Amino acid sequence: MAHQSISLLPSLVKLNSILFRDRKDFATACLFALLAGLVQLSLPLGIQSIISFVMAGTISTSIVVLIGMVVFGVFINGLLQVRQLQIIEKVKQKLFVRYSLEYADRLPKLNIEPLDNEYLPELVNRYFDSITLQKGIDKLMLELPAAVIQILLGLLLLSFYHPVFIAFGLVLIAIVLTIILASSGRGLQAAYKASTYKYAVAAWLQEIARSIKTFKYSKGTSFHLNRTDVLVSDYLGYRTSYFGVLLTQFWSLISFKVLITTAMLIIGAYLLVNQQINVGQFIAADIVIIAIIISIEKLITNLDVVYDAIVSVEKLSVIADAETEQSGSLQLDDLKEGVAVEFKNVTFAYGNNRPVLNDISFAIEPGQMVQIRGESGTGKSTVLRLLTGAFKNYTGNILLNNVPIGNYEVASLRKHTGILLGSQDIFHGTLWDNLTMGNPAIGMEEINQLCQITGLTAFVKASSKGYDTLLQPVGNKLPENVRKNILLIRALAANQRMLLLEEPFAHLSPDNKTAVIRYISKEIAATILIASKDQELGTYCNRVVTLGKLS
Ligand SMILES: Nc1ncnc2c1ncn2[C@@H]1O[C@H](COP(=O)(O)OP(=O)(O)OP(=O)(O)O)[C@@H](O)[C@H]1O
Repeated sequence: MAHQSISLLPSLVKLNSILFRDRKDFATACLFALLAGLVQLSLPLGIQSIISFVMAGTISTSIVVLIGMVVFGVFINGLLQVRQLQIIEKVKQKLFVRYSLEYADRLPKLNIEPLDNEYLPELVNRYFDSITLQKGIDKLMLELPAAVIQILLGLLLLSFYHPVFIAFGLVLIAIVLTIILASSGRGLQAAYKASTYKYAVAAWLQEIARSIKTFKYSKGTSFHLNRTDVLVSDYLGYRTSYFGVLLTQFWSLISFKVLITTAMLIIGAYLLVNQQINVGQFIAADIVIIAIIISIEKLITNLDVVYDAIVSVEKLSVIADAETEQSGSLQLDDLKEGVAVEFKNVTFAYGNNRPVLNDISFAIEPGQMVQIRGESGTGKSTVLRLLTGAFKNYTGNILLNNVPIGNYEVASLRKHTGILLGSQDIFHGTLWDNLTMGNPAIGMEEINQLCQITGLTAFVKASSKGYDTLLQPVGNKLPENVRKNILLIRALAANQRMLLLEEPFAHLSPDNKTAVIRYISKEIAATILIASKDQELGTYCNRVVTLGKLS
């Protein structure tokens, strides 16, 4: 990750497409910026007229009207700015909502195969870049377009004073574009690297927090500090080079200002002396040029916001643009009994590792209970994982009711499959939420019965809030058997047509184990696959599929 790079044009296109979603708001904000820019121009024009009046010695009511109009222009300008602020606030809120929902919607749908080597909670940190983007929106949608509009309008106005100002304007635009283009590639790259290391530092701090007991009892070593030190040094290196680019831009700006101020005064004075413009025009032209310089300064000093916004969009896209699971279109609906499961010469490897399953074949009839048995590492859980539909890179065929599993719509497959895998967890929520996952079809009677047979009832009764007890993330502080029972009930609740259970009974007492086995074989009309080393389990099952170690 740390060595990835970013290229200007595609990233800029990506940022544009994000901003383009709010194009109507953007257009309205630009319109207001344009109007505000026009109104702003009334200031130098008004001043020019006032000076002309004063020079001509005609103090009359028209001068009062003129002053009134200039003041009114300032007020209207303020009003237009308020409207712009309101629009931008709306865009900011939309941005936050959009990324929040997009992340929540996408995460469970992600294709976990390419993300197998990533730690998702760390990747999700990129979500905070929506805040960076939100903060940059002011500048991106308001200040920068306003600055560009001000510059263009100012140059247009100047060209009316004297044609020489047209050449002046062209030179000015050329210089500004050169400054921006010359440094933006490096600036963006450095901003990207700095951001990458920022996330590396955050990830490491989270890792310390996650395994806090490990670091607390670390026999007094400073490992955590040393590693932080290395990551922070890397960050500082890139941050400094980023700042170097910004500093170069700032120096270019200073030279530019010196140059333009000199040119402005010399050209203005020359035209004035040669009576090609009058004093009023000279002053007004200078006010316009100063306004242009201020706008250009705004443009260049805010380039870092543009870089940060581009980098943010790029970082956010780690999840927002990540590949989602491929889904078929067939529904696994309207089933009254379990599904027929068949593995035909299935070979599977995680990533580029050597195969875990090699040419495995077996068939299970609807409603059968089957144990997948084998030593540790023989691929028992992998068989179950393949049946979740989350892994697709296998050869051979996996059939459900004689149809390749990939043909089914993933959502309908999951709806009818009860899954208990070791990688599942308790989340921060009530016990009820953890048991039912918010499924309204699951009732109290069913949950009570499942609690009874698994032995979770004792915990529910002992908790003062019962099913409303708030559970900590990962089930922290819960006894191990309670944690495992919650996960088991979650898999068993609701009507299932296929149950995939990884070592589901090891934590149960003999009585609870018998009760659960009786329940799943009698009460649930599902095909049941149990990955387990339990030698005794085979006596309850219709058959045992034994996996051997691959040499
Ligand atoms: N996501 C993964 N990426 C890479 N290798 C994996 C992954 N998951 C499992 N493996 C490897 O695949 C092999 C089979 O794992 P699997 O969990 O299916 O075995 P198992 O028979 O269920 O083992 P156990 O009884 O210990 O749970 C193991 O060597 C394991 O290290």
